[in-house]
Amino acid sequence: MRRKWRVVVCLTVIFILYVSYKILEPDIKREIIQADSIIKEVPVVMEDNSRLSEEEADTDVEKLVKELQKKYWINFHYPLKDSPWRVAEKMVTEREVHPEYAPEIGSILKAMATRKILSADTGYKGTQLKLTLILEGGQIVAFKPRWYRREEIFTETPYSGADRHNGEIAAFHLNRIMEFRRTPLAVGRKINLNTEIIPNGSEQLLKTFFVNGSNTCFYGKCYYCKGEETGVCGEEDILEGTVILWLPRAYPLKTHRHPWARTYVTGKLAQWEKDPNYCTAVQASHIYSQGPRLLDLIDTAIFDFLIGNADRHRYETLGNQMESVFLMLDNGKSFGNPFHDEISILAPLYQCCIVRDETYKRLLTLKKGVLSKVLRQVLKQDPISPILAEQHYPALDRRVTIALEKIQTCIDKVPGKTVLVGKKGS
Ligand SMILES: Nc1ncnc2c1ncn2[C@@H]1O[C@H](COP(=O)(O)OP(=O)(O)OP(=O)(O)O)[C@@H](O)[C@H]1O
Ligand SMILES: [Mn+2]
Repeated sequence: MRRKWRVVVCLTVIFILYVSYKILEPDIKREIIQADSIIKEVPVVMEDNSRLSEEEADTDVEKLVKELQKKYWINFHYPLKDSPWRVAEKMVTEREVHPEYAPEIGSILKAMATRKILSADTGYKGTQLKLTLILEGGQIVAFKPRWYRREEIFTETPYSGADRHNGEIAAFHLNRIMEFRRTPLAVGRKINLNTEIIPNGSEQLLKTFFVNGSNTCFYGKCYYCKGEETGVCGEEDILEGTVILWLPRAYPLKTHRHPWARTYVTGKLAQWEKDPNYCTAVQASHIYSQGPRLLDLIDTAIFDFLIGNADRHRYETLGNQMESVFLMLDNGKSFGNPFHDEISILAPLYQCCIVRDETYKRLLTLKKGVLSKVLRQVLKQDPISPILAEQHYPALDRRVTIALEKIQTCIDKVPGKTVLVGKKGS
């Protein structure tokens, strides 16, 4: 009997244990599954997702860079049906110096860099030393000489130093990449002063030639051309510089005072530097309240901010109509300090808080390092490359981000205000 009871108790305990195991089993399993899914799924899924999207983003950027590099690639051998000078002349319209798709540019740049120099004279416009050349076929070009090494940095004021000839070349290509197309064609060239200039130079220019050691030099005729101490020298006979294509006579340039000009006097502020509502005063003038001028000016401010040009005290339009385009000429005071972003150049943008939608979109396209990658590749092709010291490339990318942030601040600042202006409004 006692044995029988023992068996019953044992069986009951086993039964209870079995039942409670069965009741609890799914929970335990679920818990194990859940723990498993937390350990395995979550991190794996997260890792995969982020990796995937980063990879995707990287390939997107790479694809975009490749596309843009292809678009702005210079074909120096593109066949022309007419003289390069006539082709260049025909490209110019009221609103742009060349069209969006103009593979002919390559052959024009080549002609500028290689055609025989027929005559050379002092530059007759502007304050800085330059030459006016006539190239074979009768084309007028300006030649801005090299003053500095590419690595030179200017820290004194945002407009200090003489012209940077290489800056003119980088500015021309950046202008294309920004889709402004408002800068005359520019290309590097090394000229032999002895064989290419002296035999073809005007008397006025030749009077200013001198020798410094084994180098041939000249000081030309201009506001800052004061004598030998202000002269420029070649390395022996060879002087590097930038050739800039002269715009056709059909579009006489009109000069205007830039409303956001600096005073160039230390300690003396211009009105725009004191008055945050300065734009309203500018817009009181009909040239800036109607038509494309103010938006052109703001495009130029963004462009100048990217290249670090704080010297646009006056500007020229291509013709004298309300709609005549604001040219982005004279970009020599650029790429002076890659470690400084001169925010005040953007004053027209952040004081007026309007910008072309197209320009904003362009900046978005060129962010994340796209600009530097595309520009670097294009500049490699120039005959006097490298055009920019390496530090200028991250500076350009940084400035794209800053310009975008300034636009975003405008958008956030006044809800309902139209910051981005479409084609109809321009
Ligand atoms: N490519 C061009 N085609 C036609 N005219 C031009 C061209 N480049 C310059 N000019 C004219 O020559 C003027 C002087 O040129 P630029 O501004 O490059 O010289 P600069 O000596 O740097 O002048 P500044 O010292 O006043 O800044 C311009 O204001 C413009 O009127
Ligand atoms: Mn200048």
